[in-house]
Amino acid sequence: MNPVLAELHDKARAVLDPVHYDFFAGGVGDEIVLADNEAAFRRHALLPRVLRGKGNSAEFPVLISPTAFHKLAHPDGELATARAAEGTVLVSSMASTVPIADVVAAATGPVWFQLYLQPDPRVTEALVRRAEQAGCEALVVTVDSPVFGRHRRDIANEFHDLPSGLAAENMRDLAGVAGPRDIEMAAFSWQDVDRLRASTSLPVWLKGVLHPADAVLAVGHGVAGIFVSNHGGRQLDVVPAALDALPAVVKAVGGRVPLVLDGGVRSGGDIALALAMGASSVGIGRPVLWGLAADGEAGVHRVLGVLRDEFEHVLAMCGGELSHDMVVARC
Ligand SMILES: Cc1cc2nc3c(=O)[nH]c(=O)nc-3n(C[C@H](O)[C@H](O)[C@H](O)COP(=O)(O)O)c2cc1C
Ligand SMILES: CC(C)CC(=O)C(=O)O
Repeated sequence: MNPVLAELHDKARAVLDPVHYDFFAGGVGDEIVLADNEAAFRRHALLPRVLRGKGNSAEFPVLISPTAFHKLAHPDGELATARAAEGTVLVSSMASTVPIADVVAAATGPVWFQLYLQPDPRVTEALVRRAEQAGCEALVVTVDSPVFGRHRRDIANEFHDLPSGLAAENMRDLAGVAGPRDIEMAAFSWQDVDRLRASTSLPVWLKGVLHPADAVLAVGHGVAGIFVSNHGGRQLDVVPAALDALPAVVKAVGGRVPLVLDGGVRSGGDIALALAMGASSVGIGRPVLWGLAADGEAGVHRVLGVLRDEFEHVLAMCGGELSHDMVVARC
């Protein structure tokens, strides 16, 4: 691992309350998927093409994936993350500890709002209005969470509530409850996606799709794009690594909408592999949390800087182009 990312992770582990470290680091069940998300990148290799000049210089194809409760990591919370993002799309969690309007105000680049549809449609509606009024540029509906994942570390640590003074700020004052309300997980259907799309002019993405048939349905229901994601190994511990789920989704979608690969991305090489396998960009979760815990805004900034620098270096080594024929199994 890049020594800067390793240093930030070590520092985060050292400064965080161990219960909060476990919340950030942990996964569901035996944490098989958590480990496999990273291991999957090690099972693939890139065959660079040569003598192609410098090729294209790509944009930095990285988004900050939504993660909850940034004030558990650093007192500045999501404000620090937003300031550090600098043009990188920040997908702000519905479970942020700073209200979405303040996140957008602190950001220098685009902010998208991650949404868990709520059983009371008035709550969902109010959250969508809140995101629109704040100036968010897209909605990302997380669809891999009909129920909460069972995180053994949190259960063992009896971590159920935020410390006093912290709250999911977007959940206040919704549909007649002064709040903050609890975020509820519930099962929804494609009709709910249609209803959401009809209720807003914002582009609607889905996050947490693994089955190619669902990706095809998502395209049919007019989504703007899809996060191929297993929620960083936090929902179901029998699913494939996100990278292993990607090729079938790429094939099924056939370029009709952009695909974000999220889960286990830790280096510029990982970014390049995901792109070569057909992702339009990648999302990163935990590395941002480690940077934030270690050094607030500056720490997140360093994480993004390292990934950007490594990605550009790998791309230069590959003649500026990444395509599917360049990916082979690492025997
Ligand atoms: C501590 C933590 C909190 C998360 N909170 C959310 C969330 O509120 N909404 C959501 O859609 N995904 C959430 N995720 C999942 C991330 O968006 C993302 O899918 C995952 O972290 C990517 O994997 P990575 O951490 O290996 O990069 C969370 C992940 C972590 C680690
Ligand atoms: C508030 C939670 C539901 C956040 C989440 O999605 C997670 O911890 O993985």
